[in-house]
Amino acid sequence: MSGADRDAGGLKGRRIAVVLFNLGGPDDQASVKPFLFNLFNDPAIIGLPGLARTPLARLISSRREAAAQANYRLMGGGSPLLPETRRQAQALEAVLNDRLADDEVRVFIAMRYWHPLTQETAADVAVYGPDEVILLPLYPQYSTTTTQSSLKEWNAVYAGSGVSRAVCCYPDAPGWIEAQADGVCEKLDAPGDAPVRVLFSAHGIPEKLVTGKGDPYQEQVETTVASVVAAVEARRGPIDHAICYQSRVGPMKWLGPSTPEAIEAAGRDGLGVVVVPTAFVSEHIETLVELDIEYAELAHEKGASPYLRAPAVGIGAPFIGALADAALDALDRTGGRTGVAPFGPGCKAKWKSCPRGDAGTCSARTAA
Ligand SMILES: C=CC1=C(C)c2cc3[nH]c(cc4nc(cc5[nH]c(cc1n2)c(C)c5CCC(=O)O)C(CCC(=O)O)=C4C)c(C)c3C=C
Ligand SMILES: [Fe+2]
Ligand SMILES: [Fe+2]
Repeated sequence: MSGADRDAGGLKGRRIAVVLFNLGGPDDQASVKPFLFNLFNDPAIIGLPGLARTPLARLISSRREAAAQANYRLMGGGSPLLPETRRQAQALEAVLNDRLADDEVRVFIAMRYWHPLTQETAADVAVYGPDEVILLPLYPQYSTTTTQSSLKEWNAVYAGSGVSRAVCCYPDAPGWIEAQADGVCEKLDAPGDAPVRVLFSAHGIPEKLVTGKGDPYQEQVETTVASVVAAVEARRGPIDHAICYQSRVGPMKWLGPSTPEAIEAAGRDGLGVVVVPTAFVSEHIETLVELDIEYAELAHEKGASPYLRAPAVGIGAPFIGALADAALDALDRTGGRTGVAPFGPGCKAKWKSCPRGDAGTCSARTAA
């Protein structure tokens, strides 16, 4: 049934599907290895032809399995990413149905490497029969390894109805920045007067993706951090801060400095740290294990005390508001005021780095 048919029947106007994209995580111990295989078999992660990549992905997933399982056991056996994302989807659906009272909005979740996989969600969205589809990555900063990989996969598998529009990124969207600034200030206000450095810790990527392939991720991480620092400093004056990159995998050179290096430097400088997850929007293995356990131990060893960690933005109102603004922006309802970066033809006007070759996947309209 089209939007016009529904109007004639006195029902709500358009049917809008919003698809949230994230990486996915294993839900139990048995799914750790196939999840890792899917991740390392993605050409956006290992840029080799399939004949070389697939056996390598099998090898790496076998080798990493036991250590990764042990880390997931620290969180009860599997990843909390899907339940966290479901809470965000519910909160966003409520806000959007409120703000688009004449339309019907349903929010779906498409994960890249574990269930609900993009292909499964694409089939669900097709059954829903939307008039419009908003593709909304839960990655504030665009990277070829995350956003582009997810959007490419979606474009390859979605065969349903509706005009699709993709949000490329929202590195400095006001609600996203406010949510992080709130988290930083909450930790800076914690009792105690030991001097601290605020470490903005983003998931790393190989450096050559930025220098050789024009991946805009680093520039957008720097944009996020500059905006959060400005917001925090407006509230409480100058702060000592630095950007660093966590979760390095494999032998290649990744963006630096690494978060362990930055923690060690703070210890040497006689400072404690407030670590802020600046590219993750929910809690999962990289925050609950890597930041809260592994790096907390390192900070203790290196004398970076206190070690404080700002929460991920989760379902806080400012962040869910930022997602709603981004979706409305994609629907052309706000006149482009929300900080959604103009990829495609407008990209060069705002950003130094634009993804080369495949920028089309990130323009406002993808497919009819
Ligand atoms: C901004 C977000 C992310 C970027 C960029 C990213 C790049 C990237 N990741 C790997 C390898 C792994 N990532 C893993 C977990 C993981 N990664 C992200 C986000 C980004 N990854 C999230 C949200 C998660 C958590 C999933 C969960 O289960 O809770 C893992 C698995 C865990 C582990 O073994 O450490 C791997 C492996 C690469 C190689 C890469 C860029 C090239
Ligand atoms: Fe990752
Ligand atoms: Fe990790």
